[in-house]
Amino acid sequence: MESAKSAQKAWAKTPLWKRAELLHKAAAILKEHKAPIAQCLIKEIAKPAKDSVTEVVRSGDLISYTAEEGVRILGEGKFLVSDSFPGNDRTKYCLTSKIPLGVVLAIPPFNYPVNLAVSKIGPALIAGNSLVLKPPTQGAVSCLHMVHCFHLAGFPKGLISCVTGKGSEIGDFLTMHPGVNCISFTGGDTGIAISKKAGMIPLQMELGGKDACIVLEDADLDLVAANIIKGGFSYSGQRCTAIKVVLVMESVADALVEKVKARVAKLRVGPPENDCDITPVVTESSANFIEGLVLDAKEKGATFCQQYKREGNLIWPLLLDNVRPDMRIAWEEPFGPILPLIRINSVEEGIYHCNASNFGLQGCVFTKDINKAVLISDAMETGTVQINSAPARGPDHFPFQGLKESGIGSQGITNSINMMTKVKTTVINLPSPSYTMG
Ligand SMILES: NC(=O)C1=CN([C@@H]2O[C@H](COP(=O)(O)OP(=O)(O)OC[C@H]3O[C@@H](n4cnc5c(N)ncnc54)[C@H](OP(=O)(O)O)[C@@H]3O)[C@@H](O)[C@H]2O)C=CC1
Ligand SMILES: O=C(O)[C@H](O)COP(=O)(O)O
Repeated sequence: MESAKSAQKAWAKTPLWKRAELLHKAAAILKEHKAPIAQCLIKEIAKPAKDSVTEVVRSGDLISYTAEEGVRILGEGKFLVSDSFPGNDRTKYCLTSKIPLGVVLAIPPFNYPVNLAVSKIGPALIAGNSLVLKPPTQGAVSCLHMVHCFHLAGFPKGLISCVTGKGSEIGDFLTMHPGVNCISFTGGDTGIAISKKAGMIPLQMELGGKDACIVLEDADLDLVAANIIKGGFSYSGQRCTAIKVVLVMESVADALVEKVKARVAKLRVGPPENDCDITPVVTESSANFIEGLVLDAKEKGATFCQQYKREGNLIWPLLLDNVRPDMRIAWEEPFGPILPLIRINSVEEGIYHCNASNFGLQGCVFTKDINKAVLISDAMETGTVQINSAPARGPDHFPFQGLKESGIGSQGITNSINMMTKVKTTVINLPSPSYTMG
């Protein structure tokens, strides 16, 4: 913490173009090392091989974009004059600029240890902050290698520290440390606890979700089925933006279920090294939790579209039809390859279910009627609604935010840079009013 504090003082005096230059360099080095870092992701978090490489490349692109965006938005300030406010002459010139906050504590989750770390590191650094990264325990090795790329790029010593250790053991020390000036956290309920313990500092919290997929009668069902597979099952459902409940109009439900079943049958289940679609979930406790949801749904009469199968942490993809609101899976986030489908008789019923959730991250609606889609999007209490596509955080410069228990603040490159700065103003007071050309 001390070295982060002193390194930040010097870093804030480093010209913006130089900060950007170093970030571009780090991005290039990270991309050069995409293969070994992807190997770490495969081994640590069982991310399929191709997705692991994509995560590293996407992270390099994110860093470069952050450098470019930072140069633009941090290079600009505001100039205000006083006579626009009643009762004032033009005697005050107000200059505003964005200044760093100090030490940013970044805590990413296991599922995107590299990408969700750089989405915090990049904005923090370009804005002149220093960084303490607490990587997820599963994903820590990938994070250490990623941070090493920043060190190879020549960032000053002490500016970026990576502090490994279990969150349950070292978390409170870090999040309650008086030297921390901002916390950017992505993860589960832990974020709610952190926001209660943290001091009076800006918080960026991206937490869980129960993203609903509303399907209307006129939807292109092949498109919906393809998006349900991508949205519900990629990385075995371990994405905050995964489709976590399908709300489909009864009249097209049978047809949709058949199409999804056909695609589920084609998913390859197995080790991440073989680039299988469905790989083992991250821990045994996670697999046990998922199984608990499945057994609850079975007991309460859900229709199993596939046989439930589990070997260790590997769970076969499962679509549960005829899910009802009394089942846990209707509300809880499995973070696994299990997808509930609820049949609805009206759009209002779908919106009601979506809004009754304590989460409000993203949602999606499928229809050919753009006017209806916009009305539904407005009615859904979520940070983002995707029309005719599955929820997604990317592209990484899009704003990304959750309502209710899904988070505080907004991510995305521009919003994160702004969030990691404070506005500073300097007011020039003139002895007498001065009007241009006056
Ligand atoms: N909205 C979003 O953008 C995203 C949300 N998520 C959500 O995250 C959850 C799954 O990710 P998971 O990694 O298991 O989430 P956790 O909340 O368990 O962990 C997230 C991070 O917090 C750390 N942590 C744990 N306890 C503490 C503590 N007391 N103080 C400080 N840090 C702590 C973890 O470290 P350690 O690993 O050592 O425990 C990890 O680095 C899901 O609910 C998912 O929806 C995930 C990705 C994106
Ligand atoms: O943690 C997650 O689930 C990610 O933020 C999802 O990112 P993506 O939607 O771009 O895959």
